[in-house]
Formats: sequence, structure tokens, C-alpha cells
Amino acid sequence: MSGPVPVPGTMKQASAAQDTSPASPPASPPAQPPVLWIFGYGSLVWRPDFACSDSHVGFVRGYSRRSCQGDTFHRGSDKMPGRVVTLLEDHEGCTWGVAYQVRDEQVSEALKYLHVREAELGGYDTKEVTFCPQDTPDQPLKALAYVATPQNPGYLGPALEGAIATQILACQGFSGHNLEYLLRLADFMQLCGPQARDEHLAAIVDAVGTMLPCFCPTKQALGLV
Ligand SMILES: N[C@@H](CCC(=O)N[C@@H](CS)C(=O)NCC(=O)O)C(=O)O
Repeated sequence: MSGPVPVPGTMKQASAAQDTSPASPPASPPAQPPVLWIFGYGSLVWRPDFACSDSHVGFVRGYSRRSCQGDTFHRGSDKMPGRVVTLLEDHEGCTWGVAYQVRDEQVSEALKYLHVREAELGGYDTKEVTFCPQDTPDQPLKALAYVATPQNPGYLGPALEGAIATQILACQGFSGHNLEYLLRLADFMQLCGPQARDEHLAAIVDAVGTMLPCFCPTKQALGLV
């Protein structure tokens, strides 16, 4: 369901010397569904940046959100990779986010955009998940999620929340500071309500809060009073 659509004319043509049978017509690009749901659980919850026809807040079961993916473009650099989130399979896990409905021409536009933003620049791959809208959890939807697996070169793996907070505070990239990424996601989770609490995310935010005075000393600490 994802990945670049082959561009007609770039397919390998059979050479005349080797093959006298008439060339088969070029394969048409893979058919894309007229309606597709895309599940966002990181920056996509607050910056989807693609046109959609509908969206719902909700959750996917069987996965936990973890800050395990390194990011050397959007929120970090090659020397100082930031930390962004991915989904880890977890039988007892539940991750809240937003599902966006794209229709008709929106489908190819969204997939083309997300392939660059998520796959090429972020190291994410696509995975089908079952999304439960907050208001109708008994009417689940199949959705496409972008997941950074341990096999991708940018994967950093788990770390203690204090170490993750230190890394986030020190990193920024093309899309902004890594702290903005964390706090905007935390803001979204606040809006989802207490039933959506993400202990991992909350622990990182708490750790950042204990470290910020070191980064933002008070006037007293600066001897200005
Ligand atoms: N795929 C997850 C995570 C997406 C994510 O955070 N991807 C990074 C790529 S490394 C991104 O798009 N960052 C844009 C930004 O930080 O503004 C989602 O569904 O939200």
C-alpha cells in the first residue's frame, strides 16, 4: 500500500536482439484504494501536512509507543540524532493517536508525501493496524501506520527516560527542536484524557522538567536579582 509508484518508461525494456516477442504493455501502477485510513501516533497527530477528508481520535491495541527511533533530519542531525517515536509490538499495549481518512486523489498524494517524510527521511516502514475510534471502539477500521522497526539503520532502541530526556533537550533538526516534538505530542495526549495516559511519554516529560532549570537558569541563579 506504500512506496513509490513506478514511473512508466522507467521499466526495463526487453532488448530486440534477445527477445522477438512483442513487448508486453508496461505494467500499470499498483491500484490504490479509493479510501485509506492513515494512523498517526507521533508528529502526525499534530502535523499531518497532507489533505484528508475526515479524522478520528482513537487507539490501536497490541502496540506501545516508545521513543526508540533516531532522527538525523527532522529533529536531529548526523552528529546529534534526535529521538522520535515508533510502535513496538506489545500484547498488552494500547497507543492513542489520530486516524486520517484520505479519499480518491488524496490517497496517492498522501502516500507520496509520507513516503518521503516518513520512509526516505525517517526510516519508517508501513504496517497495517486495526484502529478503534474513541467514539465507536466497537467499529474498528483497518489503517496504515508508519513504524520504525529495529532493522532500520536509524533505530536506537529502548533507553531510560532520563537518558532520552537528555538527548531530546540537546537535539534539533530541519523541522525544529526535539523538545517541541515531545511537548506537542504530550499536549495531544493531554487532550485525549486520562484513559489515554502514556506512562513512557509522561516519564520523559517529567525528566525534562527536572532538567530544564539547568538549561534555563532563573534570574537568581544568574545573579540578576
Ligand atoms: N510515524 C509516526 C511518527 C512520525 C514521526 O514523528 N516521524 C518523523 C520522522 S523522523 C516526522 O515526521 N517528524 C516531523 C517533525 O518532527 O515535525 C506517526 O505516525 O506520527
